[in-house]
Amino acid sequence: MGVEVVVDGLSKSFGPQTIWRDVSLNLPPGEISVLLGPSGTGKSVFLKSLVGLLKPDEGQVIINGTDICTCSESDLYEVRKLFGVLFQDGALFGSMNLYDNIAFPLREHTRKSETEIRNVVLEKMEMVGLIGAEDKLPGEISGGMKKRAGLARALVLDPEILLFDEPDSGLDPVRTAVQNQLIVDLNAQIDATFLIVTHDINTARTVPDNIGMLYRRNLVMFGPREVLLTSDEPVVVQFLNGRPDGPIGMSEEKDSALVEAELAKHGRPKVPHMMPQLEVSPGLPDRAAVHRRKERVLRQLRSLSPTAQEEILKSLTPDELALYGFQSPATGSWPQQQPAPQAQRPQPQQQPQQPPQPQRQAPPQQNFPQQQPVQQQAPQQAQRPSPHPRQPEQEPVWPGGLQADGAQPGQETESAGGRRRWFGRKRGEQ
Ligand SMILES: Nc1ncnc2c1ncn2[C@@H]1O[C@H](COP(=O)(O)OP(=O)(O)OP(=O)(O)O)[C@@H](O)[C@H]1O
Repeated sequence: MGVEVVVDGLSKSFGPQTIWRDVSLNLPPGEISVLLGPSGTGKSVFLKSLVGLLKPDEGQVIINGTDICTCSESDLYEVRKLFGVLFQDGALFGSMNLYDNIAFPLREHTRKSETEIRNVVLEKMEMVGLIGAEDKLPGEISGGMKKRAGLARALVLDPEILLFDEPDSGLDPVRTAVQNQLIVDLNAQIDATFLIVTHDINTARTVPDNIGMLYRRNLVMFGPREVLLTSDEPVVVQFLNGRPDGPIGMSEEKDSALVEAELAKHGRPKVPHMMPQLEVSPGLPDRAAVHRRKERVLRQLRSLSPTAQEEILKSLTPDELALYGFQSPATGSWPQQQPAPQAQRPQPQQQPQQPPQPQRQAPPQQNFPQQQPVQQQAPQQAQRPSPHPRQPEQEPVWPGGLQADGAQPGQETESAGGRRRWFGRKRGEQ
C-alpha cells in the first residue's frame, strides 16, 4: 500500500509573491487525489514542494515520519525513492530509445543485472501498453506515447507515491479518457498514493477519490470527491463548468462587483451532475483503496455537506448500505448512521484505524450549514512564525538520476508557468 503524505501549514513565497499559505491536507495512502486550480495558483510549485525540489517557507510535509522540509539531504534522498513523477512531456532523453529511457533509473540506482532490468522494463512497458515500442526514439512517437513512456519510467523503482503533472495536457479527449483508465488500472495494480494536477474537468470528475482546489493563495477545499463535485461555491462551480463569468478572471481574481454584474446578466451557473467514478478494467484486481476509502469517508460522513453525504450514500449498494448500517433511500428515512459491527464486514481489505462509532442523529440536511467546504481557509491569514527556518533551495538530486532544469545551489531557478520540464538533463550534462 502507498504511504500517506501529510501536509501541514505549508506556505511558499518567491520574494514578495505569496504563492499559497497555510496549506494543510492528507493524501490518504493508496488513494487517487486531484489538485485543481486556475493557472498560476501554484499547483506545480506544490508538487515540487512535496518532493523537496522547492523548500516551503513554513510548514511540514511528513512522509513515513520524515519532515522533508527540514530533514537532511541524505534523508531527503531516501524519501525521494518513494516517489515516481510523471512530467508533462514525459521528460525523456531524446537520444535514447524508450527501452533505455525506462531502464535509466534502474541502471543508475540499482545493482540489478541487465536480465533483471529487462524483466522490470518490459513489465512496466506492458502495464502502460508500450510493448513493441522499445526501439522507438521519443521523437518518433506521439505525445500520448511519450507520457506513457514517462509513466513506465516513473514506475520502475516501484514508487509508493506517484505524482502526475497535467498528464492530460496536449492529449485529445479520447487519449485523455484512455489515459484516465490507465491511471485507475495502475492504481489497482500498485496501490500507490496518486496525486494528479490537472485542468481537465472530465479527469477531475471521473478519476479521483479526493479533490482539492487552490485559489487566491489558499487551499479552498480538499476532501472526498463528492464534496467538491457537489459544491455550490462560486469558484468551484465556475471552474467545473469552465465558464468565463465568475470569480476567476484572466488574472485569476476579478473585482466582486464585476462578478455580481456578470451573474446578474448570465444567471448563476448550475452545479454539474455528479459523474460516476471510473472502475477498474475487467480482469484486473479491485482497487484496495476503494474499500479503505469507503470506511474512511463513512467515518467522517457527518462532517461533510448534505449534498456530498447524499452522493456518498447513493454510491453504496443496498448490501453496503445494510452492512454499514444505513437504511435504503427507498424507505425515505436515510441517512441514519448506524455503522455495523466490524465483524459483519465481508472480506475486509483493511481494518479502519478507528472503528466507526454508532450514532443516531437527525438527517444531516437539517443541521449542516450550506456551502461549508472542507478545510476552507480564510482568504487572508496571519503568517505563523516558522519553527523551522528554511535554507535556500538545494541542487535537487533525483533518485531517478535526473536533476532540475537549471537549478543551482542556493538559487530558485524555476521560472514562471510550470509548463517547462522539471528535469531533462542526464547527470553531468550541461
Ligand atoms: N522557481 C520559481 N521562482 C520564482 N517564481 C516561481 C517559480 N516557480 C513558480 N513560480 C511562480 O509561482 C506561480 C505559480 O506557478 P505554478 O507553475 O506552480 O502555477 P500552476 O498553478 O502550476 O500554473 P499552470 O496551471 O498554468 O501550470 C507563478 O506565478 C510562477 O511565476
